[in-house]
Amino acid sequence: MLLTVTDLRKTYATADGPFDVLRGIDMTLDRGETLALTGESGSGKSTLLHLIGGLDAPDGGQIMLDGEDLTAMDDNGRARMRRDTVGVVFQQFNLIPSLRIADNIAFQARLAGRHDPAWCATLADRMGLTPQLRKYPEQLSGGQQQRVAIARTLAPRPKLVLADEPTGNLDEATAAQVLALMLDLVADTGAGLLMVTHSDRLAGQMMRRLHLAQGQIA
Ligand SMILES: Nc1ncnc2c1ncn2[C@@H]1O[C@H](COP(=O)(O)OP(=O)(O)OP(=O)(O)O)[C@@H](O)[C@H]1O
Repeated sequence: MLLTVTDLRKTYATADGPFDVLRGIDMTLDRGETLALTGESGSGKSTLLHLIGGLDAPDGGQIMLDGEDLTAMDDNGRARMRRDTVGVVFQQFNLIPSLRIADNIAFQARLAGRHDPAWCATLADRMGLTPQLRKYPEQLSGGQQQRVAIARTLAPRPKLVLADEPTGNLDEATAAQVLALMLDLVADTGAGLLMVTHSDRLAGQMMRRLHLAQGQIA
């Protein structure tokens, strides 16, 4: 199993006292599997994604990722997992404005020491970005920018791809197109994909679906 989450708990301190946002989450994700995570606004979807991505630490429970216990790691260990195992796509494209598209796509793979020019060229081609490679992010449309962000995430070949409303800033037709491209490429790499979405239609394109409510998987 690529990912096994067991009895995961997270509590935030708020002005009104402690708030238990995740109250014992159990879930699994296999290699090559795609999973949609749905739930009302504020149900904890982003929190769960951040914990699995090693961006934050839980207050209880365990996350086993690619055979390693993420929850037993310190900040350095989690940073290593973010670099070597996980790729994240956010709703905001977060491209680097001063870098050309080709260098944005290669950025994380270079940081991870896994830059593969042929794979980057394939990603650009499959994402329809080859004519844009010498341009800068501001010269691209929103849909094109998100395709760059997805290519950048896939360039180091992460085993687990986490996506937080990756098409939330795009119109419906563009969102469907971008998601289809992402699903195709993820399938090719054999990675597991966990995607947060508000859209029942987009969730329907994934192999499985989990719904988060009251801090638990419903
Ligand atoms: N750092 C924090 N400190 C305190 N409360 C927080 C913090 N981060 C999130 N929360 C609260 O935890 C709850 C879950 O937030 P989270 O962003 O995980 O929800 P979500 O399901 O992703 O929501 P959305 O669909 O609106 O993005 C919300 O009530 C939010 O206000």
